[in-house]
Amino acid sequence: MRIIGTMSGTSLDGVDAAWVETDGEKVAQLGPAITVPYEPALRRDLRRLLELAPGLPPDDQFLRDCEARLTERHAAAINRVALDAQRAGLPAPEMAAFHGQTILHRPRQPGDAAGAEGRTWQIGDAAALSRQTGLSIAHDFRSADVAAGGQGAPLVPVAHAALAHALPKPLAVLNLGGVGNVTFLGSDGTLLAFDTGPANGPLDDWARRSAGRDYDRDGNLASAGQADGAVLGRLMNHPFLAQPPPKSLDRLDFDRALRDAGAHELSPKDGAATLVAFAAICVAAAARHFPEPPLQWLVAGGGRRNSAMMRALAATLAEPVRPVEVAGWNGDALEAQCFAVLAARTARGLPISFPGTTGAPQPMPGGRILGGLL
Ligand SMILES: Nc1ncnc2c1ncn2[C@@H]1O[C@H](COP(=O)(O)OP(=O)(O)OP(=O)(O)O)[C@@H](O)[C@H]1O
Ligand SMILES: CC(=O)N[C@H]1[C@@H]2OC[C@@H](O2)[C@@H](O)[C@@H]1O[C@H](C)C(=O)O
Repeated sequence: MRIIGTMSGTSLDGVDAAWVETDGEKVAQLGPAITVPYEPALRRDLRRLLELAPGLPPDDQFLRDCEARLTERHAAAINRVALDAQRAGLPAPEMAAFHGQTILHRPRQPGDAAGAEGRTWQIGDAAALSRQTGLSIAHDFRSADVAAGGQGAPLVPVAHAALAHALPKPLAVLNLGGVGNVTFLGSDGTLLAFDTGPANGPLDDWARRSAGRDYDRDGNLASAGQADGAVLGRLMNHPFLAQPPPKSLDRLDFDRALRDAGAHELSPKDGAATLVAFAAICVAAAARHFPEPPLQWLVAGGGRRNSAMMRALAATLAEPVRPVEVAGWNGDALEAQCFAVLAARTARGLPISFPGTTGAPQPMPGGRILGGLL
């Protein structure tokens, strides 16, 4: 199938879209990919939605308005990639994968009462996207897993496994978006994946609040500062780090812990250095849950462009840390490509989540397809 995958991640910075030819098990061809950045007003409104989400009814007007604008940006991205693919002589897409924008993620957690239900909420109007692109839309990838007691995230691991089939194992693929997530691919075929902890999300918030920047470009602020040992000492005791997988995070899950640890009282540069150091500590803590050490870490997502983050990872992890580009992958497009693979799996009824990834009770199909022949 030819599918344009999309991902609008927790950083709220824009939507990535990528053309992929895949049967959901193998990736036959990777085509053009782009990122359509969100304008500041949409970023701001989405950020506000994260805060409001727990109390919002699904028909809230502000939410519907954000959803319509978000969906339009996705249509623009998909239509642009379809055009780029056509110009490159590639066949027209048959479907688009629409992850939507997560505004709330609160799956079942240890300590929840028996029978308590988890919740995950991605906004996005699949019917409007189908009209605006003329494509079938695979969407709603997470809710079946959460309803079955899984974490609903991360979902990209099975696609990482498909892309990495020829790479030496054991291998760790680390995505540093707003939140960090890792996929461990074992030499015996083990697929283990979970969220590591906060990555760029709190750093973006800090850069904005303390220095008036959208994000810490190239890690300049963090590189000029010193990580605060006392704050890190308090953060390291956060129970999430030692908690065995499966586990996943909401974009805001660490905000309170960071404030309580005193991270917000530091100077702009020391605060940034501390948040970077903590993101790396979370990744090192994640590695303690692996059954064997990986040969290397391949890093995707915007965090790989933060040189302070890459240095902190190299200093904290025992194995080589490299951007995914060393394997010939595109670290900006990877999540969108993975969702294209997931959409193909949805179309074929193949599982997209597993006991080792989301903690689903068994391998589970997921996602729904709208407006198609499939
Ligand atoms: N040149 C750069 N220097 C430093 N950081 C950068 C750079 N470019 C991007 N980033 C960081 O990466 C973030 C975007 O990363 P990415 O697009 O991978 O996240 P996402 O897909 O929204 O999140 P998630 O993977 O959690 O869903 C930005 O918010 C910024 O913090
Ligand atoms: C609920 C949700 O949207 N989670 C995202 C988020 O962004 C990174 C991390 O947290 C990961 O668990 C997930 O995205 C990836 C792409 C996934 O589901 O595989």
